[in-house]
Amino acid sequence: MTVHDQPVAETPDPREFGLSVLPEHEIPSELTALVADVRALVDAVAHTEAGPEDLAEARASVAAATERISGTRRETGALMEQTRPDGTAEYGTLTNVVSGVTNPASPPLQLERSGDGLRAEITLNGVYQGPPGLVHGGWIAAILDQALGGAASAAGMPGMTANLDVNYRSPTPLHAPLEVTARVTGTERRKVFVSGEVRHNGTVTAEGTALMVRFDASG
Ligand SMILES: CCCCCCCCCCCCCCCC(=O)SCCNC(=O)CCNC(=O)[C@H](O)C(C)(C)COP(=O)(O)OP(=O)(O)OC[C@H]1O[C@@H](n2cnc3c(N)ncnc32)[C@H](O)[C@@H]1OP(=O)(O)O
Repeated sequence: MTVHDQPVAETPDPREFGLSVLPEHEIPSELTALVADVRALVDAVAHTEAGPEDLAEARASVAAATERISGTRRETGALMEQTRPDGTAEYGTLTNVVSGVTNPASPPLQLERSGDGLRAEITLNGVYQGPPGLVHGGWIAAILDQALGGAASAAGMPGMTANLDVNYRSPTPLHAPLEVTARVTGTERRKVFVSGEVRHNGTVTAEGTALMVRFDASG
């Protein structure tokens, strides 16, 4: 296995793989604001103790809003293009369930380059609950998968997760700041080895390793 010590490479242009790409600046600010409002709505619905009358009225309002915006739909699988501070392009799936900016189901996880990989800070609310007061283990795995895949992509080697191993070291609390880190640890042909952690107050609550298999540009 080759230890990955290359400088950060440019991510391949997804258009070369036949994928559609939307530049971030073309996403209306009204849409990102609506996404934030819907996240708040989901949390409110999950925890409300409102009475039947208020619930019925809220339901009618939600149905009207859904009707209002359902006329046209963006293509599933569209990617968003962001420009990094150094001028290079970065891509992510627009409706990715972990980090998609237009997906209200995403927390969202916003990864940034840091040191030898990626880093994010995130606080998860009760929508992501598993055991009482704690983050669902499946969501922890999803967050690690995204961070690990993102690290491979940020190193110029986007691909698919072939294998993901997660060890849960201590309970991950809701409503508390978490730090997520990930990096590439090695490469072998199309295989990209990655590792990452979730921390609360500096203590590792979960750690993961994954094998990403790079997209085959040869078709
Ligand atoms: C272009 C720009 C796009 C930009 C985009 C940006 C996105 C930037 C953010 C991304 C962040 C996403 C983070 C979420 C990532 C997901 O959630 S991905 C979704 C979950 N994963 C899947 O659905 C994958 C399903 N599996 C597959 O499609 C195929 O099995 C795979 C993984 C693509 C591999 O198939 P393949 O391409 O035919 O490769 P194959 O020749 O079989 O294997 C290649 C090598 O890997 C090894 N291998 C394959 N599978 C395994 C395994 N399970 N265990 C061990 N070794 C394995 C093989 O033995 C072989 O090794 P070597 O012979 O080289 O030693």
